[in-house]
Amino acid sequence: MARDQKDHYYRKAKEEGYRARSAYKLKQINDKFHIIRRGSRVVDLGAAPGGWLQVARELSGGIVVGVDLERIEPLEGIVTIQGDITKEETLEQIAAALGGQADVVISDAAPNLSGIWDVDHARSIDLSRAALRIAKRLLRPGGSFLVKVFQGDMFNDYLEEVKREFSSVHAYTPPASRKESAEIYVIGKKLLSAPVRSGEIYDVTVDSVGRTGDGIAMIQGFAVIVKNASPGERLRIKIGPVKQRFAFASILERL
Ligand SMILES: C[S@@+](CC[C@H](N)C(=O)[O-])C[C@H]1O[C@@H](n2cnc3c(N)ncnc32)[C@H](O)[C@@H]1O
Repeated sequence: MARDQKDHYYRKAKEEGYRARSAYKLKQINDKFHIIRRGSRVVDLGAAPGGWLQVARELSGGIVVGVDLERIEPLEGIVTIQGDITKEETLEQIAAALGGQADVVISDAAPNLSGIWDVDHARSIDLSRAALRIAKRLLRPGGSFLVKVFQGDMFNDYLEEVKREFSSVHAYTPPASRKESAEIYVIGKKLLSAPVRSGEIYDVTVDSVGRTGDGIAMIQGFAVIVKNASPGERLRIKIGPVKQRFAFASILERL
């Protein structure tokens, strides 16, 4: 056994009956960001051997579905699926097991490491994108997402992709991550159900004035707050920060 496997968290996991030391990463992330709550329906991607599943079940007490390429030894109260998270058929299997929408999608999926930084980073980004795709399809509006990513030059683009879908996004390395590890966890809270996304451009007519004196344009029934705009004005706007119930936009051009 490698020496570094016998660290503090490794021994603690053995003592406390967790299948993997990574259990403590999920505990620490959840202590800080409170993504899994009592009753949450949780999907865990790349879940073998099952440390995160044990913690997710303790925290939620509700439906927990675990997916991995490898077989996961049965755990009480947890549905396990052997499948590839990059495949559509696996998503369908997870949806059937859930029988509804998920409150939280978590992914600790990691490729087999080749030792070549760029290759491992690219494979990790592929898995993180697959996890985001699944989260977008299975989460209820307002649901939360947690995903592991190996750092590298595609990380910032990936972070932007997550930011487009969630109202608040953080990147965090828990104390239980090994010092030498390139991993970082991205936490997305409050999946957006808005019909607009940050950076999009629209031509709109300002409908009304909000309480703060800014103009309000409606896009597919969704309120977009436009600074320095007056009712009746026809504008080309660029969407800025998007929240659950409204978005902000700036004026590009008066039409
Ligand atoms: C670090 S381990 C997960 C540890 C787990 N969170 C725990 O606490 O026990 C990463 C897992 O991702 C899985 N994995 C990698 N690629 C996958 C894929 N395409 N589909 C499903 N699982 C995958 C691996 O088989 C591996 O079990």
